[in-house]
Amino acid sequence: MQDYLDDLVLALSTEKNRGKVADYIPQLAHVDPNQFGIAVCTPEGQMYSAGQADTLFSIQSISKVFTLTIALGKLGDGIWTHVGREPSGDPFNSIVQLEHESGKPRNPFINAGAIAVVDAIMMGHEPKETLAEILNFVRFISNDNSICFDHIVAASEMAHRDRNASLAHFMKAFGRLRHDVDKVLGTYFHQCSIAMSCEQLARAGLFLVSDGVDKTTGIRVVSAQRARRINSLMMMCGHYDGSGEFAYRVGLPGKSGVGGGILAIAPGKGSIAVWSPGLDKLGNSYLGTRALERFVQHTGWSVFGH
Ligand SMILES: NC(=O)CC[C@H](N)C(=O)O
Repeated sequence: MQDYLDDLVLALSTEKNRGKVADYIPQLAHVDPNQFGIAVCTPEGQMYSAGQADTLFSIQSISKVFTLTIALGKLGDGIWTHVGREPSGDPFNSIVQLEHESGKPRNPFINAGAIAVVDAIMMGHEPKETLAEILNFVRFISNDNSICFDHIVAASEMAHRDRNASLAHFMKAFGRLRHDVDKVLGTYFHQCSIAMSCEQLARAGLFLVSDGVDKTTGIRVVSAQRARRINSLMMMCGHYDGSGEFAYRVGLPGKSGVGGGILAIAPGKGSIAVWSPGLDKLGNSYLGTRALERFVQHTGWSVFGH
């Protein structure tokens, strides 16, 4: 595995087409697009990595997997009154479906859905308390207390929040958000700003690899049924309107973020995190997707086999 990852990094290093770094969040526009990292963690916790696998980056929408997991823990199936579980076929920041569907977002991984999920988690608590809960959970599943928010990235998003604020106000107009819009958005932007490396992210995904159990500690994080359902949602909705393309190329539950990271889960086999900041037109890591495509071709780890 280690030799393969080293070869993969070498092969991709000559790739000219790397997509475009997200610049609608000014703080992310400064990131050097010529970076690439990959980490693979086996169910027993053996870590293989190559490239810039210990460089911290903004996990952005990958955090939506973690907040969904927290929301399911708090509300159980009640979360599905706040958000749906169908692919949207629309961009991550789209507003059009909201009007047709009375302000109920299609799924927890588009922006509107993640904003509804964080509103549901807040349950009358202040943003600070909710953020502590989110960070504690991420640290717990990563087994790493050094993980933090990047307050500069969060502030950058807050200052340029018009689009997400529109989504939030629109939902609020339908009576779908219970808390003050700016408090919900502040919480959401901090959740997205969490900085992690590929190695930390691959470690964080382990509970979804082994039916809800982190085998390295023996701790059950969620039930087997819940792990299966989260993986299903990642497969169907984790790449927005590029979810079909990702399933076609890679065939694994995956969640991308505009920071250029992707977390992919190979049930029973391992958790894989890749990072390359350049994005394709739909906002998913260009090189990251191609790296995962090669990886599953080599390992046969796709849920659909070779
Ligand atoms: N796709 C993403 O990663 C988007 C997350 C980003 N924080 C936003 O709200 O726009």
